[in-house]
Amino acid sequence: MIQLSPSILAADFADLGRECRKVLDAGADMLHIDVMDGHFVPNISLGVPVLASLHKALPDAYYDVHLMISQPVRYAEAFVQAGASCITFHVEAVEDAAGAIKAIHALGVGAGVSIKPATPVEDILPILDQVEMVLVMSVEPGFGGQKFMPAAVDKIAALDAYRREHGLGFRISVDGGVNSQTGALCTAAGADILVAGSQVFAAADPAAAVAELRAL
Ligand SMILES: O=C(CO)[C@H](O)[C@H](O)COP(=O)(O)O
Repeated sequence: MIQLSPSILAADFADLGRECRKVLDAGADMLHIDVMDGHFVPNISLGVPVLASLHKALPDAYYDVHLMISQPVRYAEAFVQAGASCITFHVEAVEDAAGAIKAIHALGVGAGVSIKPATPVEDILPILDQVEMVLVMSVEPGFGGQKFMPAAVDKIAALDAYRREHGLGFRISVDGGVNSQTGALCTAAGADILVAGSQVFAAADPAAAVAELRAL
């Protein structure tokens, strides 16, 4: 079953609660919360108070929190207290990825690891038996609305082959430039979760955009 995680980066932040409710009502499975610190990536987005407010307004939603920050372990607990359902960190941001996963699990939530376009899948093979999710970046993290990088499809296929070969259960998510064409390539390669920002929130009819992606 393909799941859809709309990225709130492309939402109207002045109307965030209503925008999120709309995509959830339209069938989105979760909300992708893009956290950027202006250090790990060259942009600043939102932080703990925004998630806490969203969680208060929409307590039953699943919050898929993507930390594009330099010190993910330091801030993971605050995001979990604010309502994060799972925490994804970047392998490029930590020295001890296994330690980061343990720290996230100790908070009682699922752990995901993300790789930038230049990071090979081989870099995360030793920790794939410890995570619930791998997030493949199909754009350089930092900004929404970029063009999908097709090399992500090969990474998804390699991860899918690896999990089958080793009997692992992590889910494969893909983030950046996902639309109905690029999303179809990703799901055919083995992706389970599509993260889409502009395609959903910038659409004239977000509900129709969710339905189109969910049907892939
Ligand atoms: O993590 C991100 C950027 O760093 C965003 O989630 C991603 O770019 C999604 O936006 P879009 O679908 O508009 O490309």
